[in-house]
Amino acid sequence: MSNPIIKVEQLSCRYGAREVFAQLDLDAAQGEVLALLGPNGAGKSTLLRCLARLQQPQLGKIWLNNQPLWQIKQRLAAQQIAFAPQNHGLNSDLTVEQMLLLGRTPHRGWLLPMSKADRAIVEQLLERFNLAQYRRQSLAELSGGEQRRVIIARALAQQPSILLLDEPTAHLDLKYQLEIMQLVSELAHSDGVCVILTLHDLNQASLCADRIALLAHGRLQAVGPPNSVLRSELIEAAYDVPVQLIEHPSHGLPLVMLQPQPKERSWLV
Ligand SMILES: Nc1ncnc2c1ncn2[C@@H]1O[C@H](COP(=O)(O)OP(=O)(O)OP(=O)(O)O)[C@@H](O)[C@H]1O
Repeated sequence: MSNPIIKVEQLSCRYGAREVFAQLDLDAAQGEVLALLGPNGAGKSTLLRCLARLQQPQLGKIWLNNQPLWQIKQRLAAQQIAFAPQNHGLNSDLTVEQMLLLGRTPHRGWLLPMSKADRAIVEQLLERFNLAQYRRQSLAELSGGEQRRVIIARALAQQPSILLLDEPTAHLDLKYQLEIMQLVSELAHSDGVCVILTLHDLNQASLCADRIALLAHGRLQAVGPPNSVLRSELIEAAYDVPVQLIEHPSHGLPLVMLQPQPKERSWLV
């Protein structure tokens, strides 16, 4: 890629003696949606945490705008990179509104009062994510889907150039899944944000990602547009399940169907 905003070179991560992945090379550009796919435990969240500067890799380098990520001041990095984890602060007593205001911290410092602009950004996000009615409720009082929307909205309150989303569609009903996919596309393609997200639904990745990176067995198996990565031999090797690929009837994009074998199909008869 000619001008990536973020780039990893020969990244390796381990927990104790257990290697999660190694020799990983990957980059992403502004205005791009990059989906990280791979089976449970492949290291997708670990990679996002490295990109979010929450976890230092054992080997390799991460570059943000051609600067080593770990040499950038934390606040400056936080102004550029926002991370929406899978289940952050769900037991928090903070209200929804307070959570979103926290997202403004990198832009104003801990001790400065909220500006009108900060409040306006939070109000917009409360409306955009249909959360205004919950503004004075704590996160613990919300449903799984409502919590996901708060976590994503908080990341957006940071107005980042790079948005890292860990399973943003988990726990969401179909309507909100589609909204998140549309939001991701709009953020990348209209606002120029680089969106890197992990997904378990391969078909969502096909529909919303410009490129897909498939992580499995400790290595990056493939990177490229959906039709070059969502191929049956790659998916079967990564997930160890039989699949069949079909074409989306209106978009022509690949869709992955499970292909149960006869002994696995007893629940279908
Ligand atoms: N803090 C930790 N300490 C020890 N091992 C960890 C830790 N966090 C993750 N792991 C292990 O590292 C591996 C990769 O975990 P990670 O959460 O990055 O995978 P993932 O691809 O996001 O998985 P999933 O799809 O299930 O969310 C797993 O085997 C996991 O058990």
